[in-house]
Amino acid sequence: MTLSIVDLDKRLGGRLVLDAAGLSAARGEVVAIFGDNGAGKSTLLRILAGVLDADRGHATLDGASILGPRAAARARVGYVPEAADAPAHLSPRELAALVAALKRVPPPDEALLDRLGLRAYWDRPFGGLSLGQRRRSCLCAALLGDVRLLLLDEPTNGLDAAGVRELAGLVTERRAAGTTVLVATHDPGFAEAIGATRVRLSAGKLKT
Ligand SMILES: Nc1ncnc2c1ncn2[C@@H]1O[C@H](COP(=O)(O)OP(=O)(O)OP(=O)(O)O)[C@@H](O)[C@H]1O
Repeated sequence: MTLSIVDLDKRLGGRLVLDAAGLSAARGEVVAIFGDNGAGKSTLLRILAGVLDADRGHATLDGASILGPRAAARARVGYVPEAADAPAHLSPRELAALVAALKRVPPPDEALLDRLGLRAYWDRPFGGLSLGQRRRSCLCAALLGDVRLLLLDEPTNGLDAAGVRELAGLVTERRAAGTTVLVATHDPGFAEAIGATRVRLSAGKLKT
């Protein structure tokens, strides 16, 4: 298995949001995580992205840990948060440059900019962009480098119909190239479009 999540616990606001949560996913597998509002889907993705610490447990990608900001495989993980936010004064170009520098990889190529339709607002500050424009910009940054695990939190929120189709196409391409994708979503149609395995987060556990 490429991705292995074992016994993750996370307590927030006095509640055990993740309770020995576990999941395995193969190279090129797409997993859609369903669950009620507040079930802990975003919490799980934030932990896997290294922006929130788990209380217990571990997660590895090809055997290397991804937990914590200095984890061995951190540069192999791409993450688009639910709010698709970035500091308001940064432009999509600057966000991409920052992520590229952190990951020590080249900035996005022209083909990716065209693919995601970013040129019209590439140099405008994030603070003045729509949710869909921010989401496309964050997706660009998340795809930089040799990403083996892509984490997408409610990725169809704020996207127009063409954007949803493009995203489905992009996920399908990435999975064919061997990237494992975890998607937190409330959208069964999108999960079907990307050929996802469905799991449900409930009472802190991931169930198939
Ligand atoms: N910083 C925090 N402090 C306290 N509780 C928090 C914090 N962040 C999240 N929570 C709580 O943790 C639980 C899980 O939240 P999370 O955002 O992970 O759920 P979700 O499944 O992504 O929900 P949704 O479908 O509404 O996006 C919720 O009960 C939420 O109120």
